[in-house]
Amino acid sequence: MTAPVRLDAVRKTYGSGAAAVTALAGVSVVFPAGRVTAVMGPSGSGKSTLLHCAAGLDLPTAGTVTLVGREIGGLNETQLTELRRDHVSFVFQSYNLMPALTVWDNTVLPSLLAGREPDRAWATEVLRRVGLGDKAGRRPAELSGGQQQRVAIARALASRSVVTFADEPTGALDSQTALDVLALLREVAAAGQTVIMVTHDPVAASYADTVLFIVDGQLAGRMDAPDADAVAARLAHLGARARQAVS
Ligand SMILES: Nc1ncnc2c1ncn2[C@@H]1O[C@H](COP(=O)(O)OP(=O)(O)OP(=O)(O)O)[C@@H](O)[C@H]1O
Repeated sequence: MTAPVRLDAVRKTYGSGAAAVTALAGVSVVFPAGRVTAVMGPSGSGKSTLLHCAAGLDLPTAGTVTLVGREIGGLNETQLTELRRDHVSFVFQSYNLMPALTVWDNTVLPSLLAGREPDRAWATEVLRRVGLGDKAGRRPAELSGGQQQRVAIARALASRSVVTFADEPTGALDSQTALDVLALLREVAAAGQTVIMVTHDPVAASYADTVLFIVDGQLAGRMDAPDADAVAARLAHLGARARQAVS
């Protein structure tokens, strides 16, 4: 089976001339179906850029991204929008909830936009699992930051998209809620979805099947079946290496 997300020699440069910043310096990686992959690395190492390029939200300067079997460089804007709408979900750092809609309507919106009948039983279950079972009628402004983050997670998972991209999905959550969310991410992956998340938290990363480490826009290693202590140790080592390189 082809992997739902694949990057080949992806480079991303912002700006040009003397001001150019190389955020990704030739990344090749395959994200297999049914797995949670965590992307970790020092601040500014290119994690969010990797996520945005892999998700087709940003186009690479060079190299190719294949998303759900389509090479995105060959798609026009409408095709790319449809590909994302039908197969991809996102949890961003800014939660991008629709302020006028209730928690429930936000949660089922991606399915409606994709022209699918929402799976109401699953949406109800997801909201319950993220601890918002009693908040379905609220609007985002009536929720705390962590609750809004959980709506964004419920919205991403309710549509059972092929791939879910998440940027710090547990950043605003208390540790118990974070663990509940991570367990849910594992569960949807076990059911066949692909989850790719950026995190700074070794405990969150330990819930992934694989951790990819990125330094200076390049892959700097991977760890399968990670445990939190080993991830923290590897990160400390990579951070020290990155600091040495700039001093
Ligand atoms: N739109 C942009 N214009 C110019 N430079 C950018 C832009 N976005 C990112 N960069 C630069 O690209 C590099 C990688 O940024 P990116 O946000 O991908 O890193 P990150 O690993 O996600 O960082 P953090 O952990 O701090 O969120 C950084 O040097 C950043 O300053």
